Amino acid sequence: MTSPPALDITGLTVRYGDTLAVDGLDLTIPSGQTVALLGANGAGKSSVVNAVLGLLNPAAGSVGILGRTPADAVRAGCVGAMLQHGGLPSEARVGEVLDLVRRSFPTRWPLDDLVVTAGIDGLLERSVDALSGGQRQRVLLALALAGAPPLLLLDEPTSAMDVEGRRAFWTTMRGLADAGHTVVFATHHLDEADAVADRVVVVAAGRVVADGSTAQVKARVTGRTISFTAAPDRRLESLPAVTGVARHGGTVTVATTDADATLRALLADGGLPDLEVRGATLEDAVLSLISTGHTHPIGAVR
Ligand SMILES: Nc1ncnc2c1ncn2[C@@H]1O[C@H](COP(=O)(O)OP(=O)(O)OP(=O)(O)O)[C@@H](O)[C@H]1O
Repeated sequence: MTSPPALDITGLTVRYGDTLAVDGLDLTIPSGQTVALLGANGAGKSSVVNAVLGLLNPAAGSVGILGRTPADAVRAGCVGAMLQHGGLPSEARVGEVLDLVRRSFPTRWPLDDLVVTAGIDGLLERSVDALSGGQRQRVLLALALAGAPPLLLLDEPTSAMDVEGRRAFWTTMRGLADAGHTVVFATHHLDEADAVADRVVVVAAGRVVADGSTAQVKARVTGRTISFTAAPDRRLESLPAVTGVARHGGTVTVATTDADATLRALLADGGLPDLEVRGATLEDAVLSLISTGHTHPIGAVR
């Protein structure tokens, strides 16, 4: 018998009054994948995460976590979460909160290892009210891991972390993924998604508009960008294959569907100091997918 997927979402629909936040979303994530949920503000990512955790009642659809209902899965410690507005009780010490949460789970992550994994060494005696934003997020990670959950749901987990903290956080996540945990995270840091996720799911208006490896999603955008230094009055918009022009200070970035044709015209038209040509980044791809409102998934990694 095959084991059930880590996460199985079918026809999920979430409404807040008249607002349709999630619109019949389907998503199946096998165990062991690291999946980034991407999308603009208000796309529905947090609503999906909250529905998966059983924190809101969907208008329609179903959620299965390792074959269990959300409530069952949370009770059994199958899922750990870091939420965007995750709170900590005030006037308590970090160690006390961690101890309390660990004791509520049937399986507990060994404390010494948990402290190292979450990077909260030296914080256990600290009052939760005296934590910096990044330290608070690391404590929330420790709480999410306390029950040694096979599935981790992270909603913008690094939003308050500095560059070093983010790097350490994702190194930890990669280690957890290598150890067989399923990691699903929502983020606006597309560089993180590109570096960490083996699958990205782009959500727009409560639907999946792209689902695949980062390479597959990037390949969806065929264009390139050409950057160079140019005088502000140089006319570029009407050159062959140009789809957009952005100016920052003296640097111009031209988006093109045919870099050769655009470059030939640019060279005939004048010099190209500080020339740089690059392929689409994940950010270009996601922006393009969101702005064009594609409605068909572009191929899934299963
Ligand atoms: N509690 C709520 N009451 C009413 N509307 C809500 C509520 N929560 C979310 N919404 C609306 O539902 C839609 C989806 O919001 P959601 O927070 O799920 O998006 P998101 O992709 O997580 O956005 P962000 O990236 O800004 O966190 C938005 O239109 C939002 O305004």
